[in-house]
Amino acid sequence: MVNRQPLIAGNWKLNGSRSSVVALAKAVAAGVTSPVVEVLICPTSVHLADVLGVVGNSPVHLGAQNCSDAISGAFTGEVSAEMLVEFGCEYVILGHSERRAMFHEDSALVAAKCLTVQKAGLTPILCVGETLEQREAGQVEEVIAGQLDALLDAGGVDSFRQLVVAYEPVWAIGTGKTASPEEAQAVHALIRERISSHDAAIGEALRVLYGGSVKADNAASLFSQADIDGGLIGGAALDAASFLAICEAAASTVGSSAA
Ligand SMILES: O=C[C@H](O)COP(=O)(O)O
Repeated sequence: MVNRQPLIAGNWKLNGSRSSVVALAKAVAAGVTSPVVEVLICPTSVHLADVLGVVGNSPVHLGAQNCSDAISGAFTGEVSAEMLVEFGCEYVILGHSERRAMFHEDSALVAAKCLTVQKAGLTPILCVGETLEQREAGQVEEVIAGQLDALLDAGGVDSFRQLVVAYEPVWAIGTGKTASPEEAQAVHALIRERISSHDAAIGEALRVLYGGSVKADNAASLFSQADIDGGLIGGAALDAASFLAICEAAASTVGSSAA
């Protein structure tokens, strides 16, 4: 059995000022003590340099929230993978439901972005998830499969080697409604099975995070599920104490998964 190191990723979304993100990054870096959990923070792109100055020599990893699928050229407003690497990023969140819904990113574009950032050495965090309407229509498996298959079609199963999947039910993001540990586990198992059906070793090693109203008080029950390998945290990542408590919850579940 592969030991998957838990990853707790804070998605700071469109929040903060230069001074507040530096303060938040300092508090997170000072509070990360356990080496068993990988901790990642993802500020806005304009805050990367300031945050890198804080976490550059700490165990905290740095990531971005989006990236262009283009390498360079006439793409006004875009940021490239190589630029993110220069600013210390190791990860980039791609295909978040907010980008799919508000910025019309489809699964083919998200897949292209994944392949582009991997070539630059970054690890994509590929977000997938269904809306409430899709869940109520019994389409969860079909929706998730379609989102994964776009990358399987574009890059093959090898594109899941250097990649993290984040399952974020859209109805649970920022709403206070969390999928129950059993509901989340069922979808995580589907995700792993889909990749494992192409390559068992890649599927077994793939880290699958849960996102959607994760808080300090529900984190341990989610992370103790067999196929939940950490979390993509939104609102609670903006408060250092809450985020660190979620990291501690992940550390407490290492070695005690329901597998
Ligand atoms: O990327 C993070 C997710 O959208 C979850 O956000 P949330 O924890 O505020 O629900």
